[in-house]
Amino acid sequence: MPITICRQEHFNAAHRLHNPAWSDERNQEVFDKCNNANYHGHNYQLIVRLTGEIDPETGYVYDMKKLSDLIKREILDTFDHRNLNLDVADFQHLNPTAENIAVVSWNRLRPHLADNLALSVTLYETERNFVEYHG
Ligand SMILES: Nc1nc2c(c(=O)[nH]1)N=C([C@H](O)[C@H](O)COP(=O)(O)OP(=O)(O)OP(=O)(O)O)CN2
Ligand SMILES: [Zn+2]
Repeated sequence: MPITICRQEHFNAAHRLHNPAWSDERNQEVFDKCNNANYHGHNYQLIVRLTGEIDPETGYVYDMKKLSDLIKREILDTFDHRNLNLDVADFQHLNPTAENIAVVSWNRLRPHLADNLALSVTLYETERNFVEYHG
């Protein structure tokens, strides 16, 4: 019987939503205040969910301490207190929207988890704006 374990983390980061292929006017029209040339910041909440079977010997689906360490190593150490556009290679050619941050986070975690664990990522950009990605 599958069950889901969840780990919530957070990071603070700056970003700017911008499409370099568009004019300044078009960027302003579409992204509005999120296109501010001097960037703006969010307190992101990241929830990682792993779904799988309980190991009868440990009682775990996956050790949450190991999950915390994995999220720290693969995501927080790269994203926290950074400018996503300028500092993080994943977003050099990718707009750092909540959608894209969630997909990048999922892609960073997936190779480190066994195939029999289903992975999903929920990313809150603000208290009211959040996205979910299941791969
Ligand atoms: N589909 C998306 N839409 C928007 C994204 C996004 O990543 N994906 N991002 C933004 C802005 O970066 C930011 O999230 C918007 O902030 P804001 O409008 O201030 O959101 P709040 O929830 O804090 O504000 P309200 O007062 O509730 O409007 C925009 N769109
Ligand atoms: Zn923003």
